Formats: sequence, C-alpha cells, structure tokens
Amino acid sequence: MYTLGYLGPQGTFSHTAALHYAGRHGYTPVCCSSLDAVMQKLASQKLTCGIVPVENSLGGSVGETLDLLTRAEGIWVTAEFLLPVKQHLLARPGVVLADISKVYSHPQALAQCRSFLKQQLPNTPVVETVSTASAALMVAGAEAATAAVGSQSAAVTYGLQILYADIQDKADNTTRFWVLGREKPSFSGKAKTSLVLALQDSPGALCRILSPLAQRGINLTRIESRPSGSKLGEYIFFIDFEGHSNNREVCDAVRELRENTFWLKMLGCYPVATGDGDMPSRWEPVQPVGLPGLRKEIDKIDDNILRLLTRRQELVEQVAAFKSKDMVVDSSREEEILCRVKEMACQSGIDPDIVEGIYRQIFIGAVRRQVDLLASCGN
Ligand SMILES: C=C(O[C@@H]1C=C(C(=O)O)C=C[C@H]1O)C(=O)O
Repeated sequence: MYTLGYLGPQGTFSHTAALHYAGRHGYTPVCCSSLDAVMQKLASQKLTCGIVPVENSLGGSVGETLDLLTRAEGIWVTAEFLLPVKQHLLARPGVVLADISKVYSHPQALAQCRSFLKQQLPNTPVVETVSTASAALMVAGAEAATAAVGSQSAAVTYGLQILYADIQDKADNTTRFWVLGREKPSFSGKAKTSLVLALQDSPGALCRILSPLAQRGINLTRIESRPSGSKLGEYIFFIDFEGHSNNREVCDAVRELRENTFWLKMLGCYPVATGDGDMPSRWEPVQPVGLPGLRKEIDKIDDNILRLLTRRQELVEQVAAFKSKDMVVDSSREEEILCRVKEMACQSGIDPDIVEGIYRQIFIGAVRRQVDLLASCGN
C-alpha cells in the first residue's frame, strides 16, 4: 500500500490537500499528529510520502515546515500542490456572535482572517491551536460559547454551524503544499528547484545569492528569510526558482551559490503545479502483465474508486450545510447527474443501465448521510 501522511485530524486543509493528491496518485491518506510526525514517519519508512503546507497567499510561510525540512535528512520535495482555501467562523448551533468569549484556530488561519476578527470580534481573545480541525473539535466540546476559524468540512465533521462564511481577507486565498518523499522524482516538463542556504555576514552577501541566478536568466519565484536559530541577526534563506536541477545553467548557478555561501542544502526539484485542485480527468496508462498483474491493476483501480467515493461523500456532507432536514432529496439534480453519466457510459462502451444502478445506490447513501448529519446538528 502506498501511503501519504498529512497533518490531522480530519477536517484540516492538509487533509483536504491529502485527499486531492492521494486520489490523483493512488495513495492512501494517513493522519499524523504533527508535521514532525509526518517527517519522522517518512524518514523511518512508515510512510511512502507526506504532504505538508509551505506557504499561504495571505498568511505567508509555514515556519515549522521550513524549519523541519532544514534539519531533515534523506527527504526531498517531490511535487508542489496548490489548494484554494476558504475560511469560515464556526460555532455550536444557537451561538450568536455577541456570545463568543474566545476564538480558536491555527495561527495561519487566524492570520488569513485578521481583518474580519479585528472588525467583528475586536475584544475577543484569540487562542492558537495545532490545526483548524482541533479548534473546531474544542469548540464542539466547550461549555462556553466559543468559535473556531476553519473549513466547511470541519463544520460538518464536528457538528458546528457556519456563523460567517468566507471570512478570509482575500477571496483568492491559496495554500501551497509540498509533497515529500525519500527519492528524487524523475519527470519531464516545467520544473522548479528549491534550496535553503546560510550566508556569511558580509557586505553584498544577498547580492551574491541573487546574481548567479539573474546572470543566467533564471527566474526566482520565491525568496524567504528565517532566523537561523543560532544568533540574533543571522538568517537562512529559502529560495525557489524555475528550472531543473540537472539543467546546465541551473547546475552552474547552484555551484556558484555554493561557493558564495556558508552552507547550502538542496530541498528538491519537482514539476511546477498546474494550479487546479481537481480530481483526475484521465488515468495514467498502465501495462499490466499476466493474470496477477491484471488483478493488481484492478485492485489499484478499486482503491481509487473508494478514494473518489470518500471525496464524493465529503462534498455531499458539505452540501448538507445548505439544506434543512425536509429537503435533502433533490430529484432533478439526481436526474441531471444520471443523464450525464449515462451519456458518458454510452460513449465509453459501458452499459448505461448498470451505471444508473450504481449511481442510484450512491444517491441512497448520500441522502442517508445528509439526513444523519442534519439530525445530529439538530437542523
Ligand atoms: C448531494 C446532494 O444531495 C442529494 C444527493 C445527491 C448526490 O449524491 O449527488 C444529489 C441530489 C440530492 O438528492 C445535492 O443536493 O447536491
């Protein structure tokens, strides 16, 4: 089994990213208690790979990920993944804004909603938690009227109500994730290279980092400084630039950077993300050999079907937040879906009646799930 570790619990944005990525690449998502646990399990071969947040378009870098990667050995960035992020203010059903005595969330999520919190809850204490989902869990179990900043899936998972939707400062809020593995990936197409380096404190030092790239026309996509952790005023720099690490120009630039810096660590070279977080529209071609090979491929496809069904159920759960108990079934929507999938089945040479039967079962499950959720939320 190929596994993909992510920072849990369920309902975190890392979980959402893991589900998207796992669905595309045939991995099983594995919940981990911290970012450190993701990396430790990866290093000790308990995971095939991990997915970790690196930066957010509003909140900036995820310092913990960068610090852990600086120290990690034998772990490479193998891919990047962009996830659009929507934050909501979540509370137990019945709680109104004026009652809220505390707001819980992960520091990144709080940073993403700074304007909203300042305007709507200016005097309410804010408490940082290890993840947005653990904030939702705390709010669900708290005696007092509290609120969490988190995802809609966290709301549904923990039986909370969305008091305010889309409270992030900007609508196009996106988190960039890195997929980590123990082996460098081989791929073709547009590449990005990431590294971290430490500078000797001398005049023009930063210029000596930038000029080897600039002189060769290499496009720097990110430069980020973090305290080195040893002395006040000493920094390390995280750099991402376009180009493959085996490209001649890039190799020369990295060699020059090494000469100009005190310490340099390659983090990885990986394909540039295309920017859509959707599920695959086309499967990778496979060439199975013999009966065992064919059955192995069928097993893989079954894994993928289940992962897609899991993802579908998550979305169905989110739909429940827009419904009341007595209007769960939407027959015209079901007919619309049936019409589309049966048409696709015909085009692919699959019996449309069989596809219809499968989908009718899926609808029964989806409706049952929504009814249960709405009953547990008291809607
Ligand atoms: C998910 C929904 O709820 C129900 C389940 C559906 C599904 O599984 O696709 C479609 C329509 C509804 O009967 C929805 O309304 O979109």
